[in-house]
Amino acid sequence: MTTETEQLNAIRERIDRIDEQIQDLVNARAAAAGEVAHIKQQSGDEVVYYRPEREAQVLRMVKERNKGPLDAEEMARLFREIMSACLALEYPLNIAFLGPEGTFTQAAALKHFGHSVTTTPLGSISDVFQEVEAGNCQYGVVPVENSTEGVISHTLDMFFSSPLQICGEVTLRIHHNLLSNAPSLKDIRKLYSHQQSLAQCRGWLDRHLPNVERIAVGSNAEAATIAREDPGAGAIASETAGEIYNLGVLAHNIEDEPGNTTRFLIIGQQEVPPSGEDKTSLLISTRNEAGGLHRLLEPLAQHGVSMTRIESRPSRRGMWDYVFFIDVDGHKDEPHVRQALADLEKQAGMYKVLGSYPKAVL
Ligand SMILES: O=C(O)C(=O)C[C@]1(C(=O)O)C=C[C@@H](O)C=C1
Repeated sequence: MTTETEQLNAIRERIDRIDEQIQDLVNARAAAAGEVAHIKQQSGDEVVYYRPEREAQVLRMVKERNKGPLDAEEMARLFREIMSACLALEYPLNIAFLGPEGTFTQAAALKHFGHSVTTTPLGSISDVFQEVEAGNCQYGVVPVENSTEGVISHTLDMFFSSPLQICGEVTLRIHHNLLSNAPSLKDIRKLYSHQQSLAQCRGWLDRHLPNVERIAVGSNAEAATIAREDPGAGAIASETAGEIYNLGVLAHNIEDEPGNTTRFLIIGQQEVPPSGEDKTSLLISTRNEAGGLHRLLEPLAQHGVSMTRIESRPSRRGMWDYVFFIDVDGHKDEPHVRQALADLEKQAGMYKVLGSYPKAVL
């Protein structure tokens, strides 16, 4: 009869042999990515190493063929990291994000690109656009909408004047935590956070900290910095921010909506070819007349293109002049989308394609 130790040793030896094979295969994959890089360099044009459409296809294939016991999402996350390491070998990417360190935007950047990129924190959404436009960072990550609080209008407004393209999207479940070095909730005198996070936790705060002053600051990480200096202060931020800024967690998951999700955009200089499952974002305006918006959107229905989102913003040109941010299903190079957009452009006052990009996979 074998003892438990002998059984464990046998399985662990099997695991060692499997690991060796995985390691050889991952290195073979990295070498293949190196060959791809070599061919890209020979093409003569400006070399684009990061290929969002190919990455989306690779991750979708991983999910489709997955047989378990690991679930498809988990397997895709592992491949996300393998591909991230392969790309870093070809060319190390530098990603600008709305900082400081420890914001949800940084978590979104790492979820999208994997952990083998360098992330550069910047002070504002416009700084992120500027660094990418200047070429100091190849891509940028900015928040664009939250399921409870709606759009982040500053990001949308940047697209009026920026030449950058949307190259991708990533969504992140947002969990808020009450961080502080105070011994308990009743010792908190002031509470700091980004205005969106304060809004997303309003119900919980009304119940648990009704008399504590709420102070909006530039980011959750900035709030954590303040709370680190002042034990009478609390901050609403992520658990990661708690670790980075050395703060205790007095309450977990205090967001009012359990499904609280934020969507982020990846911005860059490149146009992304079709991946098979894409979205197109547009900025358009109607001529200022009755039924204008209805007429403007008619070509979408005529060509069977579904609109998945519409957001209106004042154009700042006149009292009643609005522009619309629209997302449609499909890539601008697919024939039915191309025809719909050509007809729409004829009706529109302002018309700008912000980018066609793969739908979020992870
Ligand atoms: O297929 C490519 O173009 C590659 O560079 C390879 C690879 C990969 O590791 O699979 C790496 C980086 C790109 O963003 C896409 C895919």
